Amino acid sequence: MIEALGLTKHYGRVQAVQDASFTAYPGRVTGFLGLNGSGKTTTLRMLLGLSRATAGEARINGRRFRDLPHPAREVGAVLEQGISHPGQSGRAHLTSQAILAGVRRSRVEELLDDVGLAHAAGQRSGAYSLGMRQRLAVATALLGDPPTLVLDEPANGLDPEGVAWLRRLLRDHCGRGGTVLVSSHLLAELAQFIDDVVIIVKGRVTCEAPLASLYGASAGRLRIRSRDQRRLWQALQGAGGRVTRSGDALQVTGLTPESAGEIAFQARVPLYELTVETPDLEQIFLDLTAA
Ligand SMILES: Nc1ncnc2c1ncn2[C@@H]1O[C@H](COP(=O)(O)OP(=O)(O)OP(=O)(O)O)[C@@H](O)[C@H]1O
Repeated sequence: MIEALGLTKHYGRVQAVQDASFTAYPGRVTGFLGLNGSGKTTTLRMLLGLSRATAGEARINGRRFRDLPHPAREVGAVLEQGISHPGQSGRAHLTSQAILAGVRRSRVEELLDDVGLAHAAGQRSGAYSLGMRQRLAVATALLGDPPTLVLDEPANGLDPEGVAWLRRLLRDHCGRGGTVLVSSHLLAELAQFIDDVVIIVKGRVTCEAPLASLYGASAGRLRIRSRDQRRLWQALQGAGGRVTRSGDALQVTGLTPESAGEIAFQARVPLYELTVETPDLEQIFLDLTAA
């Protein structure tokens, strides 16, 4: 579990973070979202004890970072690329980090496999692509098998396969009861794998909620076109659907696509289109950050 309790950071006159409070819970992936310069990295650095808070406090698994007896076994972090010496191979980097963290050496080979870097383990990390450096950073974070992970923009530089890999890795981690806090400036990038959202705007946390609650009225809305819209409207409404018109289509909430299809079939109305509308995540995010 990660708790930010009134975290505040001022750099001279710059109020980078102002009284930020939120919680990232075990078994859930929490997205920490904000536009560029909103204070995400500053907050994550305070959570990890890398930057002293002007006011407030951060707790990892109930303790301040500096009070954790074995930090590498409690929390793993991906904060920036270029954590390894460019002349060092991925394997050498992980091995030295394993020694520092007091982690068994065999863990290095396991992790190289897990993050898909086994084939490049002996190459200089300076020659790695951005995506490979991200994978090495994730492997470093996982060295101590910590229950809590903090990742700053980890999808940066990953190709679609890399993003899918990261999504699986983080979901699996949460499936085993771990806590994940992952930052991004793009809601759409995280939407497929986060459970909760914390939004930061100009250094202030403005929203802390389950992702699904942000979708609001557009969640699960159906768009339907058919040969006889009037008849279908009556049938859908009769079955408990809430129906409105949108251009030449009907918009329906309160029914699943399966039941709407069955209702159309029973009413003998041929369907031309039946789609589940997906919410415009970037628009929702921009509305929330503008609010
Ligand atoms: N060391 C520093 N000295 C002075 N100002 C800083 C320092 N670090 C960050 N800031 C300022 O604090 C604010 C928040 O920066 P921060 O890097 O935390 O934002 P961010 O949300 O992580 O942005 P990005 O998505 O661009 O990485 C910005 O106005 C930034 O210029």
